[in-house]
Amino acid sequence: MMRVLAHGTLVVSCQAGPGNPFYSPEAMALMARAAEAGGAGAIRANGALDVAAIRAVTDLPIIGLNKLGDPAGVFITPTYDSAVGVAEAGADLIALDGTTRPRPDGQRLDQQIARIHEELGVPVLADVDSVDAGLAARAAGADLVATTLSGYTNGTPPTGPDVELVRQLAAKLDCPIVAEGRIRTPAHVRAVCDAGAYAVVVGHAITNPMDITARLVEAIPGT
Ligand SMILES: CC(=O)N[C@H](C=O)[C@@H](O)[C@H](O)[C@H](O)COP(=O)(O)O
Repeated sequence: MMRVLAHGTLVVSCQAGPGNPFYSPEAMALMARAAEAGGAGAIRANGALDVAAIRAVTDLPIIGLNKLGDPAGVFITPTYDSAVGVAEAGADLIALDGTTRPRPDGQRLDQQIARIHEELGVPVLADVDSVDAGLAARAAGADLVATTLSGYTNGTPPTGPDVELVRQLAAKLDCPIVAEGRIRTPAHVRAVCDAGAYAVVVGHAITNPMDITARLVEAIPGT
């Protein structure tokens, strides 16, 4: 079954890592069901186990990825091999690092994307950090480009989404632009849509209760 990411979709990123009480495929499947009940049009998920658990409970399109290695480096589906299990588990698209940084296996981005297309038969979403990386990723064969890594490849990320990067990518690229990263409020969603986003991914603001709690605790005077 071919599931396509539709224009105007809110994608909910259901991810939890070690140290998060929700770190389990079962918990991520519940998150995905809750997201779908709330109107999400697609799910983004990490790792073959989570993707399989989510695939079992929803027919929504799943953007699959596989975080491997050091988060300071190329770690979102860094190699072709890391994409295989995620695709086999039922992901409809593969998200991968689309920055211009060297990849851990020495392959070029275009080589990784071509293999995913040819051997796994799924489209590729390139997570980029800049306009130049977006242009290069599209030239390398990415089907969609997302702003996921803006703010995470040098220095401390700003608080809000990178609306300007969405705008510039939408103006320069002939493929769908996905807005992702630090989108927390309806105003953020509207801003990235107005800037030309094809779809919007929200993670922590929906699926990370620790982060939501901490932000509200910080608002209590004297803390
Ligand atoms: C930078 C990085 O590793 N981003 C990851 C990509 O899959 C996830 O940890 C984010 O939660 C996701 O991009 C959604 O963003 P936010 O949780 O800010 O809405």
